[in-house]
Amino acid sequence: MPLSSPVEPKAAKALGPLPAGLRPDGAGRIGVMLVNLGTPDGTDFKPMWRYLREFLSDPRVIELNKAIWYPILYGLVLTTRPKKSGANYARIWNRARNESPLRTFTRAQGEKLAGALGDLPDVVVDWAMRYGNPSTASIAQKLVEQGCDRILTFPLYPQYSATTTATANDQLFRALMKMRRAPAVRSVPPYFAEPVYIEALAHSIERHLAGLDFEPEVVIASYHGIPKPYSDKGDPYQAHCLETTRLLREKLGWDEKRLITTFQSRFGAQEWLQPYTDKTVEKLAREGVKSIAIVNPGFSVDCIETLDEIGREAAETFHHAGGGNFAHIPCLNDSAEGMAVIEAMVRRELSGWV
Ligand SMILES: C=CC1=C(C)c2cc3[nH]c(cc4nc(cc5[nH]c(cc1n2)c(C)c5CCC(=O)O)C(CCC(=O)O)=C4C)c(C)c3C=C
Ligand SMILES: [Fe+2]
Ligand SMILES: [Fe+2]
Repeated sequence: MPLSSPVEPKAAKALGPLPAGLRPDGAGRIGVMLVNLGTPDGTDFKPMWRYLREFLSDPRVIELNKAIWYPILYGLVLTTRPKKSGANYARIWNRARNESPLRTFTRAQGEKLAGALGDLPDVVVDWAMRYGNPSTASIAQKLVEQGCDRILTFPLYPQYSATTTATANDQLFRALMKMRRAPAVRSVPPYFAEPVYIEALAHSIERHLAGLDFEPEVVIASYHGIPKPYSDKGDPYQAHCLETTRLLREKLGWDEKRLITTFQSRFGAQEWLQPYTDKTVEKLAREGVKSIAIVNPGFSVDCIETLDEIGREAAETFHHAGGGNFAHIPCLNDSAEGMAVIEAMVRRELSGWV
């Protein structure tokens, strides 16, 4: 007797149509879930506190021992940062929808993807956050209630990091732990070197530069940083970022002086990946570079870190250090180029399911 004996087609036929509860995988619907980092529900102290607490209590994000980290988190970070960060969020807040741009753009991506996948009637598209709302658990539950026995989750990070991609996947499985009948899960892999992504970035950069009344001497590809020890211990994030920039350079036909890589958004006292964006911007201005542009290839949508930290803070740093023209190139967001990337990745990862 062979180890695995496939069900004879004839025998299966003799059983007749299976009752709903016994249908094998492939009989139900498929949920596609776009997952982004998360964002506060408001800019006041309380919603900021809630968001930062959830985010900064994640052991994938802060690897310190809880006995050391929690007194710092509750005694220092959560008493000061909600107010300071809330003021920054207030500057970029989408007042029409009363939400942050990250949520507005992620929703738009979800809605456009649903439209683009209209030819796949069994596919249901939704979007969720790792921290805050709509929560990963609530959307996973919603998809299951809509008849999905399979979920394709898409952590919207081109470059893998345990601090982002892995924790987004953890959170989905955490939600499934509470379900007696959990769906099958696939996760879209990092896409830092996918031609469709590199082409989208290159086109977007070329289009935005063509609309400027100056030509930047240097373009900075600025990625969110991670603490250097995480990288030293094996997080491949830095290598993924450097590869994205290299491929982008190749696509644009630029040299290593025209397109450089930096890392932004440092948090806490330890060393993060270098070179730092703010220090580089200052140095370039002091060295006499008069015009720069910054692009954020690692962010799938514009958010506090791109709109405020780059669009406002880095611009100020450049000007104060003697620089002149400054441009911030928007993220791919829900642009046609950005949606082409998301749709291509999703269609590829759905193969065999549709
Ligand atoms: C140790 C702290 C942090 C790590 C590690 C980290 C990694 C990381 N983050 C992103 C993407 C985003 N981060 C955003 C905001 C943000 N990040 C941190 C801290 C760490 N991030 C904080 C405290 C905050 C909140 C804002 C603030 O108080 O400064 C956002 C924007 C969210 C929004 O609502 O707009 C994004 C996106 C990546 C890609 C990454 C590692 C690769
Ligand atoms: Fe971050
Ligand atoms: Fe920041």
